[in-house]
Amino acid sequence: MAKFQISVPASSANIGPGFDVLGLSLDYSMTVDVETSSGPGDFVLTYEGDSADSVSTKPSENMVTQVALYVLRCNGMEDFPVGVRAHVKNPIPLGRGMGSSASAAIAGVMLANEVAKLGLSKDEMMDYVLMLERHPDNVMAAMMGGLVASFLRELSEEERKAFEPSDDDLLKHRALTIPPKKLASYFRFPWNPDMKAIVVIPEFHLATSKARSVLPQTYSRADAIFNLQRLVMLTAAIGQSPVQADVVCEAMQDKLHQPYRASLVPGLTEIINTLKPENLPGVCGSCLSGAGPTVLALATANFEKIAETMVGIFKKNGINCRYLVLSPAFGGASVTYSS
Ligand SMILES: Nc1ncnc2c1ncn2[C@@H]1O[C@H](COP(=O)(O)OP(=O)(O)O)[C@@H](O)[C@H]1O
Ligand SMILES: N[C@@H](CCOP(=O)(O)O)C(=O)O
Repeated sequence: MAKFQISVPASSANIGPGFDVLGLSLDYSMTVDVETSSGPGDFVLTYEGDSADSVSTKPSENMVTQVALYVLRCNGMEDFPVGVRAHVKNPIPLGRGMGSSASAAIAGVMLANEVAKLGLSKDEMMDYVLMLERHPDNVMAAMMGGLVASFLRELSEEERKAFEPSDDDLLKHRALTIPPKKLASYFRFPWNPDMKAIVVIPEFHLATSKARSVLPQTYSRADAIFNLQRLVMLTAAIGQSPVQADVVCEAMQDKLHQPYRASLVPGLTEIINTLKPENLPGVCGSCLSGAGPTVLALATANFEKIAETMVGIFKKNGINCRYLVLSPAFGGASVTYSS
């Protein structure tokens, strides 16, 4: 018999030039309150929060439990070893570019780790998470916390085969593919304590898979260098105090994903072109949050005025939205036992 809570923060990935590299965890978290029985029993899942009317609570259909069952299968178990009651409380908007699927995948791996007493470290759990989210930016930020850059190591031919099954194969068709080990490495960057993340969240959904499908397979050398230059500068400039807002703003520009996704997020380009330090005191810059449609602005003051400016531009494009002013979740994902 045990009682514990899993907490996993939302994330804003890419931060402009850091496509599939950079991610920021946000102090806006989903929680899973778990009670286990002393012996075998049913799995009872309940859910409250975003999209509650469409999220299935059948363990075989819910992403959190599907991921947990995948991890158990990889460790020789066909089902949860004891009875489980799990209540998910999820404010992270689904399909909006705030890492909801990243957080759900992490929650599922942590659930399996605790219920089956697998003893996996966060680094070891990341190997399982990366089987579901093949880009490390959002999941590494949500798991480890803060402003985080990460990469996947080169895979052998054998290891590449492990990545062949799709999410559906792994989650719905119960394919058994043990993840390669030590898949990713990460680094956490300093964060200016005055810096806040303003997220403006449109009402409409944009599936990450759809937003990735519009991207080109190849890029020009000029565009690659454009992003490389800015990514390095951005990761250094964000931690400076006082911050050089003009440097952060230029460093948040991107050529690899935002230009191709702009048509999917009406108002994005105007927001990015408007949110300049010379126009709006306190703002450092803005970008698409993850695969969108949420837009992220970084600022050290004047938060409400900046947010209202972004909301106004979306409204002008016929899009209703809400905003949050958040700080990074520096601790990342966590498990807390109450008994
Ligand atoms: N807490 C959750 N419980 C169940 N499924 C979830 C949860 N969070 C995300 N999902 C699944 O992930 C999908 C959204 O993933 P994705 O398109 O990558 O958008 P996001 O930018 O929110 O990560 C949802 O439609 C749902 O299928
Ligand atoms: N680098 C990815 C990040 C997706 O983040 P999400 O929160 O939208 O799932 C991408 O831009 O496709």
